[in-house]
Amino acid sequence: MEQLVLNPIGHIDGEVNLPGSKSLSNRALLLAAMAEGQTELTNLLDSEDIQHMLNALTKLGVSYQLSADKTRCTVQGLGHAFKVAAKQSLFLGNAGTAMRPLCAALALSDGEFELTGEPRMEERPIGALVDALRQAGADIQYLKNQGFPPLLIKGKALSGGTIQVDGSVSSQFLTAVLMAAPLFEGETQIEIVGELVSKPYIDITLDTMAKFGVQVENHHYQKFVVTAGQCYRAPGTFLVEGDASSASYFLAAAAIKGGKVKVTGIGRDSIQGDKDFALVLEAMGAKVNWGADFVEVQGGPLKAVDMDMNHIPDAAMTIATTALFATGTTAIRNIYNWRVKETDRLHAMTTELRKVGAHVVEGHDFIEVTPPAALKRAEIDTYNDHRIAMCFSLVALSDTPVVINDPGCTAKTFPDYFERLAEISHS
Ligand SMILES: O=C(O)C1=C[C@@H](OP(=O)(O)O)[C@@H](O)[C@H](O)C1
Ligand SMILES: C=C(OP(=O)(O)O)C(=O)O
Repeated sequence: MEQLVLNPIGHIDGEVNLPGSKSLSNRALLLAAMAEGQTELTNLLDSEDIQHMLNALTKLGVSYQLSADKTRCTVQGLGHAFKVAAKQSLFLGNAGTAMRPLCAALALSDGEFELTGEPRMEERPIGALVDALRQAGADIQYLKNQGFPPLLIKGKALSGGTIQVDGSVSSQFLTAVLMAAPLFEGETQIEIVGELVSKPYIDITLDTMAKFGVQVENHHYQKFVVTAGQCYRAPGTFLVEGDASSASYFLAAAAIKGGKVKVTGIGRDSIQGDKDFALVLEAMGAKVNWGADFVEVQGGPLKAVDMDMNHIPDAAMTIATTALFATGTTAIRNIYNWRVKETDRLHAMTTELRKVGAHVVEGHDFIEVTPPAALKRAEIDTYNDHRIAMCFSLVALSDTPVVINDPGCTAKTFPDYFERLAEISHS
């Protein structure tokens, strides 16, 4: 197994132009494929999760041209759902933003589709989405375990009507139904059952749909109405914002080390909820300066916070390692669904934080982190989870080195993360 030794970083300072947002890249690619007309996507993310979506679109008969650096993509929209003559098997890795939305879009397409993924994908729930689509008449079967991929989908025209979606485990189920809804035969009313988690991701979905010409009525995130007769139309160009979750590691580094870091590609008006990660750093004692297209953080001494972070589940992981540098006990609450992501993140973070000497309480849906007097040198296991690798790089901001096992797992969303971190790290 490959290992990366990160030696203590003296100080942090610099500017990072963020790679494109994973959430926006995969949403925009799917909608561009089904839209009428041609879309030119710019600042597309080049990472494994996006490659899975692109490979799937190729097999589904969508033509697109990708630039040499894979950050520009011109998509020739079909103007309707997908249509394939022979059964297609689509391997989607561990990309939730490909698996869930494609499941819904293919359920109303013409053809037979098998959706598969990495072993961990077979442990990530999809039952709530399948249940929702079945209410609209979808024919979806589980090929191994009930409620989990792989799936066999026999696509057919679906009626709209009233569909109940359980939103309590992942917002991606609702995102998937919303994005498919304009292609249903009639008006669709979506009712949310349970407490909707990760709400800001629904704003990303609605905003992307609006850019492709479809309006959705949002009744306080409890009910959504997609009126009949709307269709996706290519917006011409679509600029993918920088990835706000990826920004969190650089901003945290500045906050921890007392330096100044500016990230560009997201800002005050960004549609991504994870931009609010900067507000958590502010609450911990950092100074934050917002621009239309940048966020700048300057560190100060950090103190612990106790917060509900359900709205920023991905960036919240970065707070768990930032807590190693704050005085007091940091509590991150209402994050049960960390357990059903790339790994059981609540358990994995607890285990790895303890290795560096932190006192950690692992709750059913929360984590509490108290830093030790001095961090211990440790080999960090990353569980094939890009965010664990990136979060623990912050340990090198102490005067103790850290070893990251299997650093290549950042390829899911940020293949050159460690090189980009090195650019703002100074001895
Ligand atoms: O819709 C999206 O783009 C995402 C939604 C979130 O998942 P959940 O809704 O499952 O929390 C987030 O963790 C994931 O990385 C991306
Ligand atoms: C949860 C994540 O990914 P996915 O889109 O596969 O759900 C993530 O990127 O942290």
